[in-house]
Amino acid sequence: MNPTQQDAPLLTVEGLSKTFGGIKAVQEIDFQVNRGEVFGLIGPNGAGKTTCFNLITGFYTPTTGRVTFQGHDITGQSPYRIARRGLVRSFQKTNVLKPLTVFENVLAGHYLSARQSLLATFFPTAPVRAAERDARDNAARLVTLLDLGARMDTPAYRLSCGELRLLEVAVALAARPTLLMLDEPAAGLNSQEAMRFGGILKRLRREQVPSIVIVEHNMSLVMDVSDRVMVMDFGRKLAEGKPAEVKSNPQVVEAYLGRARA
Ligand SMILES: Nc1ncnc2c1ncn2[C@@H]1O[C@H](COP(=O)(O)OP(=O)(O)OP(=O)(O)O)[C@@H](O)[C@H]1O
Repeated sequence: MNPTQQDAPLLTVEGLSKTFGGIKAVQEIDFQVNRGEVFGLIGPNGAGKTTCFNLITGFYTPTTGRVTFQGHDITGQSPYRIARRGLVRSFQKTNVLKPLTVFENVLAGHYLSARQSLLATFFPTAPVRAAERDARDNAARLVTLLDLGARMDTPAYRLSCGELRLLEVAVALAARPTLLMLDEPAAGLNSQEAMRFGGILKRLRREQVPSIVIVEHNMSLVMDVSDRVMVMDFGRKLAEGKPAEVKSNPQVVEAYLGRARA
């Protein structure tokens, strides 16, 4: 990577809109995520966060607008192609196979980044065997990094809600993302578990994936882990800036408190 590419934003979203029938779920959204940045996306219920997330990761096709990742226009590409480029999302629950152990789930997550023919699966060559060893080592490392070491051989159906949230992130990390997109990773956690999750996110950022987009309802978690935050309301961008700036923005306060009063 040359120095210009290094400085260019990792993700650029321009004029992104999505209409469902008559509902303008996302309207003319622009933002950028830089390399090495944790970017939080927040907003009241129905603000358009999930739609925005799904547009970026290829699960919805935008009505208008453009998404550029590492200099490539990825607008409208399939989620699979986008993930292969290094933009990988977590899923709530759906990426975890309940009967498999924690280790097996994370190992399965590696196959997104592996290109292996059927022939190679049954008659593995030395490089294929080396790749498999590497995947197993990496899976064990990720399980430990996510503080699930003691649950390595536990079937996923026996995990607590907090442990499941961590496993969902570990499975996403197995695909070796350049940019990790987290969809409400603290959903269902109590405040103590969410704080612990925040600590693990900071460790991930230092040791595994420096660039993260996080969509989350838990305001204290987002404010604690993010470098910059964008607030959405009624499908539009309401504010963007450092957590402290956003927190004291009167429009943001009104969007949250006004809705709570209504
Ligand atoms: N598939 C869909 N079909 C029709 N309308 C949709 C669809 N998905 C979202 N919407 C509508 O678009 C708007 C934005 O929804 P979205 O789920 O993106 O908001 P959100 O900020 O993620 O909300 P929450 O915090 O409650 O998850 C809402 O009015 C919602 O009802």
